[in-house]
Amino acid sequence: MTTIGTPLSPSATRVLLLGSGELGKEVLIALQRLGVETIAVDRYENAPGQQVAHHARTITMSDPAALKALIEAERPMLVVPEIEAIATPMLQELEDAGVVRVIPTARAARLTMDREGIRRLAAETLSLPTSPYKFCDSLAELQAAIDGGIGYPCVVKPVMSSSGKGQSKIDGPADVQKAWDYAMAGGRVSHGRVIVEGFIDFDYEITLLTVRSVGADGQVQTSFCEPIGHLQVSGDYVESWQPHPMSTVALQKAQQIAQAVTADLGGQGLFGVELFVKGNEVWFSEVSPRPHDTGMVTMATQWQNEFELHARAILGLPVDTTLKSAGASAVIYGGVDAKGIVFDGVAEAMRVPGADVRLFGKPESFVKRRMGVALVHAEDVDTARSRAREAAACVKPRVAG
Ligand SMILES: Nc1ncnc2c1ncn2[C@@H]1O[C@H](COP(=O)(O)OP(=O)(O)OP(=O)(O)O)[C@@H](O)[C@H]1O
Ligand SMILES: NCC(=O)N[C@@H]1O[C@H](COP(=O)([O-])[O-])[C@@H](O)[C@H]1O
Ligand SMILES: [Mg+2]
Repeated sequence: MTTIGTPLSPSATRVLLLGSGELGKEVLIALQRLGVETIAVDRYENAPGQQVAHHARTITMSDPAALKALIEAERPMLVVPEIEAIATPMLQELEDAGVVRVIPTARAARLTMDREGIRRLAAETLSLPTSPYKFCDSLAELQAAIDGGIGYPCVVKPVMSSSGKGQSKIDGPADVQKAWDYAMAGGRVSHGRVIVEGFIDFDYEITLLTVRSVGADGQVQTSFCEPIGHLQVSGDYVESWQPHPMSTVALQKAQQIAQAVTADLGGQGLFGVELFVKGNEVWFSEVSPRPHDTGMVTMATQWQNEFELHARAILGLPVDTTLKSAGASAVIYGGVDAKGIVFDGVAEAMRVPGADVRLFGKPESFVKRRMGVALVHAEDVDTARSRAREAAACVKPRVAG
């Protein structure tokens, strides 16, 4: 049974988010609406989620001692990882000792922070179809892996990175050194190890949002959202839309893969299962045990968006994954390197039929930092996509003054 207390009182239901970017901000808003007391943690001050939570804390989340001290001081009912770069072995230790419950589980957070953990689980333990891959610790090993069977083209990624950081495609021998150097500069937390994957020439890629929530019988059940199609540039998402049409066979395979990987990771919450599709063939790519950036589109398309679904599922509340309307999202990048920037053109963006805009409130902009998103609902996905692009293009970030 789920009981929720009163925030800022001894009965409060307290939830701590590790990472408070744009995705965490929306989870925090969803939790606030349910009367949960929230603690937003990030590596820098005034992170988006810190601006809406009851409490804000700034620590180095990859530092096990700092993480332990914070969790022991706050004693939240739930710890909700929002990014990969966290000292997950410490989360495991605290969960094992019964100090906290980690969402969905400490093991899921640990396995997915490192591409090696989740890839070996999916391909070797669960026998799910994936691209061919090898892990390498040096340029020489990378070259040997490519020559030994991965071949060209292939994709190199630091084992710990996200949003395409440090990732590049290798088309031939001349690109190998460059890709290695780029991966070394772009990895988070631990440097020196990469995954090289054979390039999958897919027709399209989707995120299958998958929710593990508690049913009326008290058992964990799995539900799926409609597939989200998306477009990635340099490994980072620029556009997403829902629903993405799929053949019955491909959708069934996608759901089977998502079911298998989320059941193994366990716990309660929403997962973003990333899949490549060619005809009726489906490959598992990776999974986020938390809301997914491409899933921001659900703020325009679902009765309960992915953040509300996560908040409800982790609290043991029922969920509804049904679609409300077709829709699309398009990313608004910073375009400039500056602090305290301003955004022109928001009204123009909102005049595009069916459009809405979210500005995340990040204190510092970078040329390629995601600062906002345009959301559109429309009669069909094609219309929604072009309107979302149009709305996003109306918003013009610039240096203040
Ligand atoms: N083996 C591959 N074959 C073809 N395309 C790939 C392959 N691996 C990655 N990509 C492309 O690069 C994108 C980003 O890859 P991936 O999801 O592994 O990176 P990421 O840094 O974890 O991104 P995010 O954190 O945004 O999910 C994929 O969505 C896909 O478009
Ligand atoms: N693909 C993962 C992803 O989109 N994560 C989202 O980006 C934030 C970090 O943004 P930043 O790098 O601009 O600080 C994270 O906190 C999370 O909300
Ligand atoms: Mg990805």
